[in-house]
Amino acid sequence: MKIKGIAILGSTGSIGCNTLRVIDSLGDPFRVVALAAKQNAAKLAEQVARYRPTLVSVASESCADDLRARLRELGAPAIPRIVVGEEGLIEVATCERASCVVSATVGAVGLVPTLRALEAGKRVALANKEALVMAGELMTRAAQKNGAELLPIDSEHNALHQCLRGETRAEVRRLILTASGGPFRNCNRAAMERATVEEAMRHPTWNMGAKVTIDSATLMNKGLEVIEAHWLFGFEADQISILIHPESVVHSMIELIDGSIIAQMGITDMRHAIQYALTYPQRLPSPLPRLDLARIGALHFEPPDTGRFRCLELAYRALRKGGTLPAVMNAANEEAVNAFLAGRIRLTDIARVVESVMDKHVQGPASALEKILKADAWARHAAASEIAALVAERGSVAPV
Ligand SMILES: NC(=O)C1=CN([C@@H]2O[C@H](COP(=O)(O)OP(=O)(O)OC[C@H]3O[C@@H](n4cnc5c(N)ncnc54)[C@H](OP(=O)(O)O)[C@@H]3O)[C@@H](O)[C@H]2O)C=CC1
Ligand SMILES: CC(=O)[C@@H](O)[C@H](O)COP(=O)(O)O
Ligand SMILES: [Mn+2]
Repeated sequence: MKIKGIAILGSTGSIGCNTLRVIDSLGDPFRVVALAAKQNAAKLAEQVARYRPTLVSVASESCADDLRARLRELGAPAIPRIVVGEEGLIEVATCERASCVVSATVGAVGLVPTLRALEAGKRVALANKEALVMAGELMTRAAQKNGAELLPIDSEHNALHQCLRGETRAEVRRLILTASGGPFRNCNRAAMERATVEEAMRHPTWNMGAKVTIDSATLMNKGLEVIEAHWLFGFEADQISILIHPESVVHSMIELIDGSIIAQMGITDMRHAIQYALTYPQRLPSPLPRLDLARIGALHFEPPDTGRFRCLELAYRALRKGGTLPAVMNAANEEAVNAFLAGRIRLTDIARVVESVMDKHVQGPASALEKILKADAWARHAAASEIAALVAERGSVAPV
């Protein structure tokens, strides 16, 4: 195999660290050539000392100074070129030595760098679903135009990609995304109103970063994933369904026109999906434990409760209406999740904030980047007002 240079956006996060573990186990010919993070200089310094990328990006000049100091402390033999801010992320995403970019920052900050990687014709292994939700049309167009590959890391989409490999588009009736149901699957509305950050962070099956874990608790994660599936695989909202599956063993399924269902199963470890995206179309051995169905014994499935989990309805609405509405939904959700994590609003306020911002939005086309970024900025401002109003109405915090 030819040497594959890998750039990782979000290397210090959950997906970023798992990507480095996959690269460790694959060995040659995978080389880490560029890394980007925000501010975790301690972890980034360890990664730089170990993998020796030639280019590194952090959020600010003070983080860059911190990183340099830590590298000197670690006795790193060479200090890489350190770039900063959004421009730094873009440099890493378009780094000439990288043929594959793992897009694993969290949230809208990943959009422009990921788009630039596609425009540069790279293979993009995509975890950052928010980018595709915001700008699916632009990203898929950029991939097509520049011969770039967009391979999903998100477990459901990675599963769908595997299921779809042997089928033609006309043979597939619908996509079925599985969802764990999150920590509040069996809780009533009152318990959800009272949910603490600690409870919401207790995901039943996956160990992930904070934002996606809270999205799983509200089921907004599944809503974002419905939109992600639309852009990745070209299915309309009516052809994408959600099925609650508490064990998260079946990562997703496709239903064919003859009624057959094809599922992809595996353990709940993202290294499988990451390895698939790095080595595709080849499959290589993995050191991970095997799925032991006999030990698991039974798998369960149930329909989602759209009454308690309002974010599902909001995401389908955003997908059907299209234009800038998905970007607005995403931005309002990011702001509301941050406010929940900061103890300012309740878990159940997240859907309220998102819906209220979506209702106020005057939608436009999402065919130009500036329009999407403008809608994103508008939605953050609108969400901040909604959050401030909730805080003023209730006093400082949230859960009662
Ligand atoms: N974790 C998982 O198993 C899964 C994650 N995903 C998706 O993957 C993405 C990443 O998730 P996850 O790894 O859990 O997130 P984490 O919160 O664990 O990591 C986020 C990463 O992004 C970096 N980052 C955050 N903000 C910026 C910024 N402004 N500039 C540069 N870098 C930034 C962080 O750097 P720093 O550490 O310095 O703050 C960190 O490296 C999300 O979109 C998520 O939805 C999808 C499926 C599964
Ligand atoms: C691992 C992964 O892909 C996450 O997006 C996961 O799907 C979250 O679990 P939920 O099914 O609870 O949303
Ligand atoms: Mn997922």
